[in-house]
Amino acid sequence: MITVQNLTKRYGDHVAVDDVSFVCKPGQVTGFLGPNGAGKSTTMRIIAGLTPATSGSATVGGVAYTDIPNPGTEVGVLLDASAQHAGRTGAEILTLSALTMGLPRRRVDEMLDLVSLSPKEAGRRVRNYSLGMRQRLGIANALIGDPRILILDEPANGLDPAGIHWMRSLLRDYANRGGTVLLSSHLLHEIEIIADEILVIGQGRIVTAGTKDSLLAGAGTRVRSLDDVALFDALRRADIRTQAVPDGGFTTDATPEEVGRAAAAAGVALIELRTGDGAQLEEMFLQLTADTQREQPTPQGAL
Ligand SMILES: Nc1ncnc2c1ncn2[C@@H]1O[C@H](COP(=O)(O)OP(=O)(O)OP(=O)(O)O)[C@@H](O)[C@H]1O
Repeated sequence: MITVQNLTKRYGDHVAVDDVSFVCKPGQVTGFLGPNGAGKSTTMRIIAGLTPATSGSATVGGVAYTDIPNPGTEVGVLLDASAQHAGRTGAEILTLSALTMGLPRRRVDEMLDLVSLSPKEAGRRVRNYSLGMRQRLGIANALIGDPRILILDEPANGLDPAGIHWMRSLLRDYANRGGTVLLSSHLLHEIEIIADEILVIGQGRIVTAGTKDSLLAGAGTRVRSLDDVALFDALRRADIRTQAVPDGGFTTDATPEEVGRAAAAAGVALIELRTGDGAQLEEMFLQLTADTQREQPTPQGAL
């Protein structure tokens, strides 16, 4: 369990983390989503004992990270995959971690195997690693002590689609065995693929939090029929507001059940009825964090 309570971090006048509170539960992957500069890394660095908080508290497994005697065996941390010593090989980095934590050497080979780094790659210096290989090595390093809690800052950065799929399976399996995962990203679709719970942060504040399913439910319903004119009428009669979608059909704020019932009552045959897609969630994410975006979208027609 990770518990963050009223955490605030100020750098001079700038409030990087502003009264943030949340809990990450065992058995769940919690996605920490926010645009650049929102405060994700700062929050994670405070949890991992690398940056002191201005006020508030953060505990892992009930204690402050810095009070854990052999922290790598309790909490696995990957904050910056490129922060590894570039002159060391992947195998050397893992061996040093194993020695520091008092682990048997065989853990090194087990971890290399787990993250699919071949013996040849493990023998190469990290300066010659791709970003995806560094992330794999970082994940191996975070997991080597067999911790119950994982804190990963942008771990999908640099991974190809197959790598993201691999990481998702790895974290799913880890959470299913009772592990707690906090993972950050500035990309909604990565969080959507991997997380059970989502925390959205903007300008240092948590702007929304909940299960992925509940946030997706807030994304409305996508519906399409063989006769969209009849469908539009049916939905209007049921007081369901619609928005036309360019490739046919509508999105609505109502639930799929309400939309399905309205269509059935009017005898309209549907060819698509589902919870709103990522595009709507993306829109919600952009709206929720609009004040914190550096690049405001230019209104159409404006120069
Ligand atoms: N050591 C520091 N000194 C001054 N300001 C800092 C420091 N570290 C972070 N900040 C500021 O705090 C804010 C939050 O930064 P943080 O790195 O936590 O954001 P983030 O959500 O992780 O962003 P990104 O997705 O770009 O990594 C930013 O405005 C950043 O400039």
